[in-house]
Amino acid sequence: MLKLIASSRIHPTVLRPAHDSASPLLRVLASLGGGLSRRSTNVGGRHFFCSDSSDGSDQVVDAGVKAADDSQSKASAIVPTYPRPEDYLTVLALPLIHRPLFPGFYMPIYVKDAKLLAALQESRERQAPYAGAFLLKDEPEADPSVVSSTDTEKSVYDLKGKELFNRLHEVGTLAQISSIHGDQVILIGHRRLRITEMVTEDPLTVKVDHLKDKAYNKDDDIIKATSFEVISTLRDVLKTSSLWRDHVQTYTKHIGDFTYPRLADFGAAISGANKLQCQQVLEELDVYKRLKLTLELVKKEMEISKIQESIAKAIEEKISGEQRRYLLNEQLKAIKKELGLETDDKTALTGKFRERIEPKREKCPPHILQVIDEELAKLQLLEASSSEFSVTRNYLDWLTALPWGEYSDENFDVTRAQNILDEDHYGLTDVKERILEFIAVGKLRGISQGKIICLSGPPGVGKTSIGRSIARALNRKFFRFSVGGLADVAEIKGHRRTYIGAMPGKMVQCLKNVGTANPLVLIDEIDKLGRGHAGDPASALLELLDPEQNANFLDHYLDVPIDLSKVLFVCTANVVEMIPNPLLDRMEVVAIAGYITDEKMHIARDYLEKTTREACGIKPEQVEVTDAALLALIENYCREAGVRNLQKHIEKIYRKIALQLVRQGEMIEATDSAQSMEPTKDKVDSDELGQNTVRKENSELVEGSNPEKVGKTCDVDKEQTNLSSDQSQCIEVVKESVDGKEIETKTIEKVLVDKSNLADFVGKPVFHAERIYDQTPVGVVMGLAWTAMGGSTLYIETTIIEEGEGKGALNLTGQLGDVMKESAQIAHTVARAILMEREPKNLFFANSKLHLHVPAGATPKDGPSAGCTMTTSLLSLAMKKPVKKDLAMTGEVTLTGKILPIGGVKEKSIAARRSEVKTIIFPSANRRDFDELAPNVKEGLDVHFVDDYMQIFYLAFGDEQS
Ligand SMILES: Nc1ncnc2c1ncn2[C@@H]1O[C@H](COP(=O)(O)OP(=O)(O)OP(=O)(O)O)[C@@H](O)[C@H]1O
Repeated sequence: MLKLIASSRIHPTVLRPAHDSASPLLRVLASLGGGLSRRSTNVGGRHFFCSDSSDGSDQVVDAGVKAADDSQSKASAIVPTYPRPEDYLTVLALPLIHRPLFPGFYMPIYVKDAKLLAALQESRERQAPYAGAFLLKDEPEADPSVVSSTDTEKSVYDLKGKELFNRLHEVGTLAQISSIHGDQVILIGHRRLRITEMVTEDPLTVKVDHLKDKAYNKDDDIIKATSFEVISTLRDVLKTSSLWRDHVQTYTKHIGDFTYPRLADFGAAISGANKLQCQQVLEELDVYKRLKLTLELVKKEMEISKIQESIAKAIEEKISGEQRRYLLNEQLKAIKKELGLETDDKTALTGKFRERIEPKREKCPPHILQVIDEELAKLQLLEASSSEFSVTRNYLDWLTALPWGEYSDENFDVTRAQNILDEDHYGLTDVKERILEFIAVGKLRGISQGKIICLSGPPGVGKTSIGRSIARALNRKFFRFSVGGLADVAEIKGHRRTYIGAMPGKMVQCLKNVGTANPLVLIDEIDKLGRGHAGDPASALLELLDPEQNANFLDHYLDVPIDLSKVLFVCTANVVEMIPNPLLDRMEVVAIAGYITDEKMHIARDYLEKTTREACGIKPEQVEVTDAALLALIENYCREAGVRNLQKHIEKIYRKIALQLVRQGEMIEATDSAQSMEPTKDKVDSDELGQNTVRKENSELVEGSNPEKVGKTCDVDKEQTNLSSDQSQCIEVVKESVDGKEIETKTIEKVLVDKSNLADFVGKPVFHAERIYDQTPVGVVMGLAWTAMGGSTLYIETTIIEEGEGKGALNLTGQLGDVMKESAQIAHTVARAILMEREPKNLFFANSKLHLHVPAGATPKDGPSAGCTMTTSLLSLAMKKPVKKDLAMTGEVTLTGKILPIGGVKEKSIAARRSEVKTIIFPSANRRDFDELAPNVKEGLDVHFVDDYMQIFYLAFGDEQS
């Protein structure tokens, strides 16, 4: 059985040709090599080198073997001879797996077949050390570019006899057996052979023809040019590839004759071409064609070497950059450590936490200190990369960052506090009074205890903003969080530490944020608290707000009790009824009802206008909004209880004014520069408040330096400013002399906003009057209602659908709630009873099908307070008598006609005044509420307090008996 293992690559050998004549080709290549007498090559991981021998022939020695077995290698090396063809017509066939053997090159192979090895030994001993080396064909359908695995290689060694014969390429090389070390045989290629027939099967011997290159003309230009191109390409490759340089230097050092066919073989042999391409070169006997084939291969090699170079460069750059950074980092660390600037991560972290807690140690409760110390000790024991480490680190971070025992110095100066509160808000006397009481108590006790104040009222009445002012007045830090829609208890009480991404609750975040343990916390929209999908947020708030419990508030994340008793909680709500009862029970509700026109005028003038003007960068003297304009704005555009909408409108006006001022400035600048293209220089100054001044500097000298007012021009460009012509803006022209130069200054003096041009700034009034009847007709009565947006007037309308005996019924529409529907039924009964009593013959209610409607139909309404209004409306229809003009009423009516108290007296009074109602009827029980109202709210109202419906009857229908 034939067993061969071939080495991976062919190596240039050092055969000295018989006819030695230095060719020009060789000189070119030799110029590239160094003056090395002994060079090593490193191909396929093994070193081979060549050395001159004294007798003019060369020896090829495997360096690896040489080191181990020098004496043996010398003994077995033989002097190459130049075999005559007739002596080798039959040769042993050696299959080559990876590449063919080129003449002039050597190749080590491994022979695993003992029989073949013996035959080779024997032929060496016979002084006929030659065999035929033939490349093995691939399996049919195998891809030559795919490297075969070891398994398939093994199956190749099993080939023998005919099978092996059929797999050999026909053309091969006569190979001299240079040396045999164990199973390693070194072959040196000589001339080309072609197999003609098989002689013996084991070991395989074949008959061969010795091939000669076709004759060629040495001076043929094309051959010359091709070979020069091969050489030039080789030179280029050599410049970039040190591997190739070694090949060439070795080769050129030892080979004198560098003929064209030898050049072609050389190029192909050292290229990285695959075995079939090399075999093609080997089989080609036409020298020109062989050169062309080689040229293709070396050109390709050139491209590969370019790519190799760029890859090597990129990788080298990357590696060197990374290494540099790594080295620098390591050096930095070492330096820092040496200087004591940085210890390892854990120690640094522990140090940081200790440093943080140290100043607080005195004031910090002992149980907290104990937890911190335990956690710090634990941190030291944990592996820095473990998840528990990061949990502990985050925990310590929170624990040490909280303001344990840190309080801001409270202000107990009542006058100062009052000034601050008045500075920020107009009115709101109840709230301000409550805060001043709180301060007074704090002053007398020496400490202030946290309390819960709930500010309730319609949107935009200043609940949130007064919260901020209170904090300022008390000299406490302010923190606001909204609980509107909050459904997760963890938001308040935090997550348990063990969860990934666990966070403490809002209160702990607040303390960390403000850095003091006695801030003012504003809990906004408490009436809109969510239902809760994980626990009940209302109960969690209870623990937070209850003065009994919050001294030991337990956050799930921190897991240590925190004292929140010094925190002042202020809650805001639109509808107090929506606040869960247990929560409401712990609060002190201060209602803010909304503002009447007077109050709004003050707020607009003294607060909103001022802040908006500053925010828009406009100077006070640049604008004037008249009282009439402001009044029109409030009455026609912003009639709701709060002032947020009013604020928006004022902002709108000031934004428009700002635009107008800027445009005017640009316009003046453009006109002036057009007027004076001559030696004058215009300059537009725009100061930080947006006043535009255009200066014109004349080169003429004018005596005196007093500013001289030249004149005022009223100048409005409708298109430029986008405003109507009745807007008045004055442009003032002032001339003054500075440094002998006359400077002309034009200033836009003032933008005037009056009732007449208000629509230019804020558009047409969007508010439709609540009052839809000037004089209410029969069956229609005005009632008063309370909504979350403040008070409002509403009408109760009744009409008759059909009449007929026993047809008495009542239809209700207007999105009425259950209570209101019941209230309507009661009103129907009461009205019927009253009519029956007053006009026993009148069977109106018994025989009429009635329809009661409460506009507007799209607004849901509920509550019992319209009871008396409904009764009056039904009676008006029954008696065909309209009620008195400008009358409004509110009050719950019982079946016996008693009038029960209602809520929202202030809102309802304000709404009545807004609708220009003159007479109001309130339940007697609400007299106290009304009396407490500010005089400006009560002003101009004729109020009647009643406790029985009949009193209303007489007031409404003006019966003499009243
Ligand atoms: N009495 C007042 N004096 C001066 N400014 C006021 C007054 N009342 C309200 N404002 C201003 O009105 C604006 C709206 O107030 P804020 O946001 O506090 O209303 P709110 O009652 O909290 O409304 P919501 O219920 O919608 O939260 C603020 O800019 C505030 O300064």
